[in-house]
Parts: sequence; C-alpha cells; structure tokens
Amino acid sequence: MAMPKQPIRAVLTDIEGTTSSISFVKDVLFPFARARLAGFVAEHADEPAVAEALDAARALAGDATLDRDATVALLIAWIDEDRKATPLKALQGMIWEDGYRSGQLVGDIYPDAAEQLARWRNEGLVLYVYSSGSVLAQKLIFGHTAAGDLTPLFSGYFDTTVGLKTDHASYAAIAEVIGLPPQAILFLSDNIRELDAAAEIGMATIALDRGEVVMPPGQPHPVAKTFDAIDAPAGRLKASAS
Ligand SMILES: CSCCC(=O)C(=O)COP(=O)(O)O
Ligand SMILES: [Mg+2]
Repeated sequence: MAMPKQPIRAVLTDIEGTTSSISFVKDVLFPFARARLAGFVAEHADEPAVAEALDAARALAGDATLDRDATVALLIAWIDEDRKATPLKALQGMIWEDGYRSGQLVGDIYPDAAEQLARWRNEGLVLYVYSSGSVLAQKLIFGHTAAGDLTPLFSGYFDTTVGLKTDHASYAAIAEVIGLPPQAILFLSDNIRELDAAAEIGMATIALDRGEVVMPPGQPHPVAKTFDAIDAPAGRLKASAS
C-alpha cells in the first residue's frame, strides 16, 4: 500500500542562487572580504574566534606551521576558487559584519523570496536556512536588506559546521534538529548535488533557476524560476507553473 504523502511543515532554503543572486555573493561579498582579509587578520589575530579560524585553516591545509601571511595567502586563494571551507566562511562573516553595520553592504534578497517566505511563515510553516556561508553571515544578509530585517522569519540557521551541503548525512542531522521527518521538509537550492543529497534522505526538493547558471539537462528536481511558482505547503510547483 502506498504511504500517504507527508504535508510540508518546514522550508529549508539555500541562499546564493536561491534567495539571493550569485552575482551579489561573487561580485560584492567575496571581493569585500578579499580586500579586507589581511588587515582584518592583522588587527584581530589574537581574538579567540579569529585565532581558531586561522588554526582550522592551517589544519585543513595540512600545515600547522604556516605563518600569518602564508595563512592569509591561502585564504585568499580559497576565496578565488570559491572553496566552501568552514574557517574561511567564519572569517568572511566577521569581515562582512562591519560592512553591513556601516551600511556599505545591503543584503540582496530577491523580492519574490522575501514575500513568499513571509507568506509561508504566516501560513504556519517554519523556515530555516542552510548555506555554506556562516550562521553569522546568514543572519547579516537577512538582517540588513533593503526591505528591513527579515531574520524574524526564521526559526534556525545551519552552516557547514553541520556537514557539507552535498552530503546526505547533513540533511539527516538538520531534520533531527528541526524535529521533523525529512518528508515534512522542503529544501530549496540552485545546486543539484545539494538537492540530490536532501532527496536521498526523503526531503521534498525544488531547484531554483534564477538564470545565472545553466541547469543540467535531465536533472530530477522540479524547477522554479522564482519563489512565486512554489506551493510550499504541498511541496511542489504550483499547477500554473508546472
Ligand atoms: C550567507 S551569504 C554568503 C554565502 C556564501 O558565502 C556562499 O558560499 C554561498 O553558499 P550557498 O550555500 O548559500 O550557495
Ligand atoms: Mg546556492
């Protein structure tokens, strides 16, 4: 006998390429952090969170003897190759904090994402974020948008300290923390490998195609161009969009 489909009770969303443009992350956020990394490290290297991130970067590189300059050079190389390394993401978040608080950075959230997230929350869904950006960076981008502070919409945030976004175990751990079966969670992302990992443990999935990258042909997830096309409580595209 076929199991009845679980109603969706939570939405888990990616940021870059999903709620926010890839160009904002690549052309605004990454260069902002890149230009300030050496100065930030020189000024804050003795603070525990910074020292911990620098040590973690050295450990990831497999060379605990790297001096400060060599570690900064390594981190800059990681920015240039868009490496989703947890210590780099921690430092980027700390550097962006100054930019958001001073008004130099404004969180770029697609209006359709902001509107639909608010609507889904009003409809009783609980909302969570899962991004390679650190939890601090996630709170900053949603906390400093042109439409104001969107952080009250969210019940929680997950970053790569829970595991890689392409690893199905990360989604199992997130479902456990949320306290819902994976089948009751809808995951939204522009990255097919992330969606595959979430689907592997039974989450409902929808791919976002914001027109900045080409979707691989034949990939198995329903595709939405905007959040308007998504029927989140049903965990699928609206009939008018499919
Ligand atoms: C939190 S904004 C910066 C996002 C970021 O650093 C990044 O690498 C984007 O990864 P995502 O998992 O949101 O696609
Ligand atoms: Mg993404």
